[in-house]
Amino acid sequence: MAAEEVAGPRATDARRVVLVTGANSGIGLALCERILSEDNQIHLCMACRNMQKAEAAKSELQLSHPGADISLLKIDVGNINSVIQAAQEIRQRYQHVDYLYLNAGIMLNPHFSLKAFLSSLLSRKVFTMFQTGEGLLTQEDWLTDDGLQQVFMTNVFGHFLLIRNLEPVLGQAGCTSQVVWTSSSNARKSAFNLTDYQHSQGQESYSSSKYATDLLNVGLNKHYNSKGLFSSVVCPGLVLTNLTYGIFPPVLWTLITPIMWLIRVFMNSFTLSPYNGTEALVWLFTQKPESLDPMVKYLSCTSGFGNNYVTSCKMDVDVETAEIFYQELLKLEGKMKEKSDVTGDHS
Ligand SMILES: NC(=O)C1=CN([C@@H]2O[C@H](COP(=O)(O)OP(=O)(O)OC[C@H]3O[C@@H](n4cnc5c(N)ncnc54)[C@H](OP(=O)(O)O)[C@@H]3O)[C@@H](O)[C@H]2O)C=CC1
Ligand SMILES: CC(C)=CCC[C@@H](C)[C@H]1CC[C@H]2C3=C(CC[C@]12C)[C@@]1(C)CCC(=O)C[C@@H]1CC3
Repeated sequence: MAAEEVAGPRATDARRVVLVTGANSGIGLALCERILSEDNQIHLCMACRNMQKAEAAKSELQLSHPGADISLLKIDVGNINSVIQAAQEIRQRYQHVDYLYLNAGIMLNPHFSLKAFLSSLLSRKVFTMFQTGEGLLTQEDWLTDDGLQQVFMTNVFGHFLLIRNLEPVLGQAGCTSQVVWTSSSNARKSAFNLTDYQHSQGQESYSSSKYATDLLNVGLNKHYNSKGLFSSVVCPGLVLTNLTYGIFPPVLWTLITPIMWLIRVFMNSFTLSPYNGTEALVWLFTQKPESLDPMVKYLSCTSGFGNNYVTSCKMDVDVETAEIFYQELLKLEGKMKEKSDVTGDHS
């Protein structure tokens, strides 16, 4: 589909531009809905890989928010050329991007370990298990056409390249930009290895990729705050979406919903609905980015009575590792660029 067919009207300078990746379903779509309710004067750009799904999501939003200024953008964050082309299109459309929600994400073919679940249930690890899913899931992963690990490319590197290619429209003098990563409570230091940061060797690519976003957040703040670009990380809690429907089918989630409501009395991380899960993402939309702590994660929480609120917790990240990882990503960016120069693959 040609870019003109899906692009909305050019956003005027007065309107704040909010761009959301993975905006056609789950947390991304709920975020778009809530941000439009918060401020109907924004220009919303829904960045999606499937334009049919994106059109359907846009129509849904326009029903609930008639007159909202929404455009679509095609991007596959799992493909380098697609990211570069999308960034070029964004630079042409907008003079400034105010909010960049890096939300698109995948967990490939998750396997649930019933044995680990039952043994954690009877141990002191039970709260950590329900909060983070630690030890319960393993996943598959494969290579992209660019020769990178799919989960790393989609959840981390595609978004990193997007930021790098959007530099001219992010954070100008007197006009900050805020980047918000949808990370996860499943992010775990022990699943991440600097010498195998794409996680080609292990079976916890999701956990590794989410820890990588936490590290990258620290690196981005170090290198970009002086240029007016600020980065934050959010954990939406456990939310029932297409991603979790890859773990259990929807019918099974429906059957255990009463148990999950019960667990929510003791654990605020069972946000469950996409609306609840976006609480911290929406809260960040209302904050001054300069006032945020780059070393903390913002958590969406839901109480046993169903009330939403935001808490924060310190990230398990050290500044040196974050810097080494940041430099590794720059090297990888250079390597991929060199490869495309040699092969002439600029499609
Ligand atoms: N659900 C949960 O419990 C939690 C989710 N998260 C994170 O929240 C984010 C949103 O996930 P969620 O809403 O749960 O799941 P969904 O599967 O509903 O949403 C994921 C979105 O990302 C898009 N996406 C996936 N791959 C690509 C790609 N290569 N290029 C562009 N878009 C892509 C999907 O598009 P398409 O429809 O075309 O597949 C979809 O719009 C993810 O980053 C996830 O890791 C974090 C913590 C908990
Ligand atoms: C009785 C009951 C509620 C069983 C569900 C057990 C598990 C399937 C879940 C317990 C904690 C969940 C969890 C996630 C997936 C499902 C669980 C492992 C995530 C890993 C989903 C994606 C994330 O980003 C974080 C979630 C943390 C908690």
